[in-house]
Amino acid sequence: MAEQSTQEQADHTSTVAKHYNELQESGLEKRKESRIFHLRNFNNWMKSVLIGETIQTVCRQSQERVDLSVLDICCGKGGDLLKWKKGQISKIVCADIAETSVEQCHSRYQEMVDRARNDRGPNRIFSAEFIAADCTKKRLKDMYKDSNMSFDIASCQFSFHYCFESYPQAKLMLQNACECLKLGGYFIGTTPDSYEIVRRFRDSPDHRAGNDVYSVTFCGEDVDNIPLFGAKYDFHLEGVVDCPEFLVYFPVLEKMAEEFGMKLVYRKPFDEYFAEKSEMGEHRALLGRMSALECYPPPEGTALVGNCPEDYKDTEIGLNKLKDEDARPEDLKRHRPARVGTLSQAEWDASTIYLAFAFQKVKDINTGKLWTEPNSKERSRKRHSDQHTDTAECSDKQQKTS
Ligand SMILES: C[S@@+](CC[C@H](N)C(=O)[O-])C[C@H]1O[C@@H](n2cnc3c(N)ncnc32)[C@H](O)[C@@H]1O
Repeated sequence: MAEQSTQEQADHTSTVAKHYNELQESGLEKRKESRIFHLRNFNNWMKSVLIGETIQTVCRQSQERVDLSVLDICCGKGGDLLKWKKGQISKIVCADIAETSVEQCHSRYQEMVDRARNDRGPNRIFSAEFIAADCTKKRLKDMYKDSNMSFDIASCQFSFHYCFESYPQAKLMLQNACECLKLGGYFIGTTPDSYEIVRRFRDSPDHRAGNDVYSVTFCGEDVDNIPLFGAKYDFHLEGVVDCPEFLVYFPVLEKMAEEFGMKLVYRKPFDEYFAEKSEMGEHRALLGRMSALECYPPPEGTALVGNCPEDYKDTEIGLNKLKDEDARPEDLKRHRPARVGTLSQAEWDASTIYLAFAFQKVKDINTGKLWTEPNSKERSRKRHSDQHTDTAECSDKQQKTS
């Protein structure tokens, strides 16, 4: 692959920063009218589950009282702040290249602090710091207020792919995400699945895939000979994203992450992740609360967001299967439900180009120390003693969750 000039590279990062800086934040009413209202909620649900489960995992494996610290790399306008609040973290550092987004993230945080102050109940809010920087070109550790800062979780949502523009950028981004993680800590994220995107490119004569909500267009010349870095494609998502992005070849990411002491825990395409998590009661309930799925058939007086019957063909097939003669006996016990939650096919196709991943820090590369899972006996002893010391906090916690 031909080397990219520094000028060309600078142009890509500034194009991305400019795009996100200029992106207007629309109010809830406007968002409700959007063709991708449910898709955005669905993607948000994916993040909520990923973030919530990671927090639970860190709490479970911790032997100390947990004061969780988080790095939100490419935080955007702070769309995940509430998720972190729900997880009762203690500290967050938010970083993003787009200055305007960082300012909006800061204001959003300030509003949360003000609201918490006005709340009557004890409603602890985490402390926060904000950094406007290109996380692929600047070392974040040099910018933290406390240079010894360490994190339990680093999170990079819908953004990691920007760093695969070049090897040095990918390396620095990974260093930023991983070098200050505590041993046993996690680096989690959501990013486009290069296998899925390339499959879609190869299935199309003009190396372009998409529908009325999204499109991906390959910018290279040879779809059968894709470079490991700088494999650019243009991504468009209805009113939200219109930027150059880069394919992340996961085996390379895995190898590079090893150099920072990280081990892949899982890498799951969104369809697989959804199938697994939506079966779990608490996550299922959240799907409803977040309006992550559309009601099908639509309630009276409302219209479906999809533009054509094809958008709901699979939903119809699924519904009809339940009353089919060939249906399994256990399915026949149920009859065709009056209404189900679904996504239009176009939104589903847009969402399923993504995957969720989690890496764990299993080695401190400076000291060589390895992570060992605390054994269950130690954990239960710790939990037992916490139950005694936490009695005073119990009523406080119950208020927050009710
Ligand atoms: C799709 S948005 C996701 C924002 C947020 N993580 C979320 O899930 O809502 C992508 C974000 O990545 C940020 N970004 C892109 N390239 C970056 C870079 N090199 N350094 C830091 N942030 C970057 C953009 O400014 C934008 O806020």
